[in-house]
Amino acid sequence: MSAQTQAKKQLKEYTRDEVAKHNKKGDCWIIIDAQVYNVSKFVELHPGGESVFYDEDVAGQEATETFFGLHRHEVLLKPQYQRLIIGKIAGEESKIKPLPLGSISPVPYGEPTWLQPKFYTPYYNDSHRRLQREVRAYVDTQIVDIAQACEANGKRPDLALVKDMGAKGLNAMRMGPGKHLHGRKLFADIKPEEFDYFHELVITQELVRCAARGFGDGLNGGMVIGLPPILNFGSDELKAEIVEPVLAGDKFICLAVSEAFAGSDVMGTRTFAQKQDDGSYIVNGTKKWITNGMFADYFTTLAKTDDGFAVLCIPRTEGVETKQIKTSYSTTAGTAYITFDNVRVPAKYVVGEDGLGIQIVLSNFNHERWVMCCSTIRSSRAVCEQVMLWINQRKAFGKSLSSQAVVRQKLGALLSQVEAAQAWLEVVTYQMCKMSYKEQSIHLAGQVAFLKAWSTRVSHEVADSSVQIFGGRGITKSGMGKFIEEFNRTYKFDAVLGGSEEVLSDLGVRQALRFMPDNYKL
Ligand code: HEM
Repeated sequence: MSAQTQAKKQLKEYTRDEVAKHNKKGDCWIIIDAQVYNVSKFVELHPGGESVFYDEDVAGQEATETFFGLHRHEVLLKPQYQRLIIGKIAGEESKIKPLPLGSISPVPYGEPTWLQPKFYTPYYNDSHRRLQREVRAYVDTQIVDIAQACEANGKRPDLALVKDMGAKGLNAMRMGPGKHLHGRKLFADIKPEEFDYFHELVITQELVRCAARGFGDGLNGGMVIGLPPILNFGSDELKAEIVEPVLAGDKFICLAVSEAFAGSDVMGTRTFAQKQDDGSYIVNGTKKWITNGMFADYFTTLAKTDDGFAVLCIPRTEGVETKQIKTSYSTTAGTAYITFDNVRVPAKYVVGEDGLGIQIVLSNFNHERWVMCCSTIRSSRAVCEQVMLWINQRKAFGKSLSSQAVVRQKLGALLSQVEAAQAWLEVVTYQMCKMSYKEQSIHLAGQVAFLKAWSTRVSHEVADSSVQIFGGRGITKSGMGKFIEEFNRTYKFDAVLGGSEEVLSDLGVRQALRFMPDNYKL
């Protein structure tokens, strides 16, 4: 017999009439989910006040519905509140259970269709399913608590976690398919040669379930966008120095492109790298909003040169300074303002060729934007799941919120958009699996640009309507709407970083115009 079953067995049984006698100050019991709580002393400590317990519908009474209209279930699960349980109602059993860690949400639309029972998919096979199960279990048991703690205290993500992800092959898998996986033991025993963009999508979408946007970027977001130029264009010498230590979690890297002077318009970059006679460069300039910059050992930096632009992977060395920028998400992301003052960078740190800097940075953008689509679409779904739960358990104007047509209409619009976004994402991902990297840059740059711009418009709708449905709780950092508040504070990151919505919509149309037939007219 498990300890839990034994504890249940030992609970004293009461009738509802017996509980009803304890209905006053100094002697107050309530029933929540068939369990009897003695709150006589707790009332004075209750964050929601003492008087609420003395209502005639609460003291000595069934308070399940009232409780779940005001609190998240996690409140009841805390040990200090579990201690208030003195018994159970005779002949009744508790029904409300937290989901076992690692499990699939039973809430309709709480998961992408391919994970819902009874739905079919042309895209995902057994290895994707195995990966999903194992990453979910890993996230739920190893990451969520750290994510929530770091999001709150602003400290950088735990090194032990990053190293563990490195040892398990997860850091390498987050870089997508490619040669860097060859010969490597991967998480969930995925064979390196079968790893595709759907595997990467699974990892990205599972990681964002932590609902801690700053931590999500803090957890090696810099690697995801800063390492590809080295992998794709770096010399063997550069790769030998950087790739393995970064994938192992021993060293950290970030992408340093945007500046106070230039965001989406990368051509406006002012940081200058002056070539010296010995082939080295002296770099001067600044970079802004650099994710992981605070703790990066290497900065994959776009700089102007006499030959146009170059990408230099600048090690943290004399003349490099990083200052924390406080953005609307947590400082756990390590977002930095960087100054390069006469930094001497040896020639071996030039990535690819001097003069090809813009092409190198642009070639990275498709993948970076697609990763952002994966995460923002999955985060929007997680918010919809919170809304579903809320409207099902909250009453207003004497009726359940779910019985109000206006609420259902708003939610219907959100669910449709999230479903459509995921479906489009999967179509694009399928194309990525079939096309070479070069074909992707020709045929998918526009699609990915549109998808990202549209995904963040969907996030915008989700943020807006969810807060309207949650009301004040949607703008409160703790309590029932805490994830709605977090989403509202952070969803704009994806709408701005990696190309703003406006720039991307324009890019998509310009890409399409390039392929207009000149022998076909209206
Ligand atoms: C064992 C029973 C209870 C426990 C352990 C408990 C615990 C808590 C805690 C920890 C909070 C603050 C965190 C949060 O906002 O979620 C809170 C808030 C609150 N509680 Fe309770 N509570 C209990 C029962 C009740 C009952 C029966 C009522 C109503 C009759 C109630 C009314 C409230 C209210 C109004 C708030 C403020 C909520 C808000 O600001 O949105 N609580 N409670």
